[in-house]
Amino acid sequence: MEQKLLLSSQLSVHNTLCEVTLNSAALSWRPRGDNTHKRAAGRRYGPLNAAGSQYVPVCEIISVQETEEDCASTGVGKWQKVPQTPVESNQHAFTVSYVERTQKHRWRCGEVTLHCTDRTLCLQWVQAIREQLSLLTIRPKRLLVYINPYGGKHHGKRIYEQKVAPIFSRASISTDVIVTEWANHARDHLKTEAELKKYDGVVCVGGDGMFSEIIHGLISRTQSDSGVDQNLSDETLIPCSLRIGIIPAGSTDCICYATVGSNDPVTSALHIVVGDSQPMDVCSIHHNNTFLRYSVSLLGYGFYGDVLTDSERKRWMGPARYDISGVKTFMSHRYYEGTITFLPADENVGTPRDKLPCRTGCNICSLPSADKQGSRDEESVSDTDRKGVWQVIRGKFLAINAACMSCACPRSPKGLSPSAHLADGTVDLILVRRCSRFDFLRHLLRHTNKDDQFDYPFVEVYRVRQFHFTPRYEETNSELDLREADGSGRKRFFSRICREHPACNCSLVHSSWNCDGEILPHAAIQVRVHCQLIKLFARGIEEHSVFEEPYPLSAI
Ligand SMILES: CCCCCCCCCCCCC/C=C/[C@@H](O)[C@H](CO)NC(=O)CCCCCCCCCCCCCCC
Ligand SMILES: Nc1ncnc2c1ncn2[C@@H]1O[C@H](COP(=O)(O)OP(=O)(O)OP(=O)(O)O)[C@@H](O)[C@H]1O
Ligand SMILES: [Ca+2]
Repeated sequence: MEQKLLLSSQLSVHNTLCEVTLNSAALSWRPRGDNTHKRAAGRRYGPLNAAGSQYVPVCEIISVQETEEDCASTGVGKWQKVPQTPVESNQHAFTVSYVERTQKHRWRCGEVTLHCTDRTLCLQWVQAIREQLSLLTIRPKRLLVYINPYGGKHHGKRIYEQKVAPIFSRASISTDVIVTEWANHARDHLKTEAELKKYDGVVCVGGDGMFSEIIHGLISRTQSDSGVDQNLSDETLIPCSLRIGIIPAGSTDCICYATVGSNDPVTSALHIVVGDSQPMDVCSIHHNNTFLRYSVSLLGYGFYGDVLTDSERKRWMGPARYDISGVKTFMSHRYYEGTITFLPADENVGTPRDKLPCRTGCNICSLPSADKQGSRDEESVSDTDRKGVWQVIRGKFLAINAACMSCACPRSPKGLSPSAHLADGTVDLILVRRCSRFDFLRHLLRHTNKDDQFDYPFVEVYRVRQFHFTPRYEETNSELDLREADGSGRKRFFSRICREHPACNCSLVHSSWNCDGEILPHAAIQVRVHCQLIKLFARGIEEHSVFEEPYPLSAI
């Protein structure tokens, strides 16, 4: 669709006189008299549009400022301030900062300076661009920022001050900053004290653990403000209205990596500035009728639970603690026995092995929620049909993992479940049955390359909406009797003895759940996915590579 022209002038860019135009979609410029549509002024600032002009989409402009002119462009060489006289040509300029894409989904702040013959024209341009920016009402103006000074390598405060605050201030975003003083400071502040009405979003500077604090605070606050009891496992939770931004400064940063495509603070800051919005699923975890925690990334029993338990004692090592504990846990090769019951998701949300990863504008996450939940005409189907059929799996497992999103991170760039979706209302349940150390190593190694980590007979993966887990040592007598009814009397006898004598180590060793980097206090849990309960300042991982056009050219 043709866009309405708002302003057009001859301005110079990088010492080349250009036709510069502004419409509601983009700012573009092309050297005057250049009909080849090939050459553009100075260095390439961005892609070329259909007319051969360089352009910056308005929605990717960060700010525009009148530039204090120097003599560089007049060929004097050294940078000197020139007194502002309206007569000399090209001594008035404005600089547009915009989003520039670089490698590996990283964004940078690019700049282009446009020189004008007089100040009135310069101010007219600045005002016209600012007017267009003011129409972008999805952009946040006021943010509440929490910084964990002890996350990752303890660089959170420095990262925020040096890399993020200058970008927010350039984009005229005002902030209230709280540097946390104790664990759960941010969670409790959000839950009870924060004046949320004042803000357009919350920013978390830290790792996955810090993000977890933020969502616990926000979700609990939203429920209590609406009179919803999160202890009831079948309550429908109220979605949070404030968006959350993550400035990565942790050890794993998987939530940032899986929603943006990199763990780079500047990139995350720019996604906040442009006002991106990415809905995200959240799992609630209950033990009987007591709420335990929420999870958005990995819920892992066995291997990842044991890695976390061991690594907590090594916090002083920083991010390396996970690798040391990973090797130790791998060597111990413990397996755990238990029962998983789950409610499979409908086929229209795909499968964990369909190789259809979640990307910006994902079709599966955009399905209307009725389609995602497979709810059919209420009167024509029985209750069991409508809710689906629960399945039961028992066994001995090295790992039971539930990934609500891909869990991509620098250690595993495609993640624990590469095709898991951010906002489809499901979780991928990965069961790694007891196998040899060598086989488990092969499975782990595939998390670091392109091969399919699920393509082993000892690995099963299901896309589910809810699941329950009961470790064998907590199963009731009647459950065990039922399950062993077809076994020999001898086996039944031994299983009873072992439950009463944990020291004998007969499949009765305990593990814990790693819930987004926190240990859960119970092993028997009930998990349910809440579709799109929260929103991030992100847009999912962009499909196109750096030099492809990010927008349909017809729109520019
Ligand atoms: C041979 C190399 C295999 C490498 C396999 C790497 C798979 C890594 C998958 C990582 C998935 C992370 C999911 C995110 C979880 C976060 O909510 C949570 C909080 O930040 N992080 C962790 O629990 C932190 C979890 C960190 C787990 C690290 C596990 C490292 C395993 C190393 C095994 C080495 C065996 C070597 C034998 C000689
Ligand atoms: N001021 C503080 N003092 C001590 N602990 C804090 C403070 N602020 C936050 N925390 C806690 O620190 C824990 C770890 O923080 P964070 O997630 O930022 O880093 P990480 O554990 O190194 O990274 P990751 O979670 O990505 O592995 C969180 O569980 C959080 O509750
Ligand atoms: Ca999901």
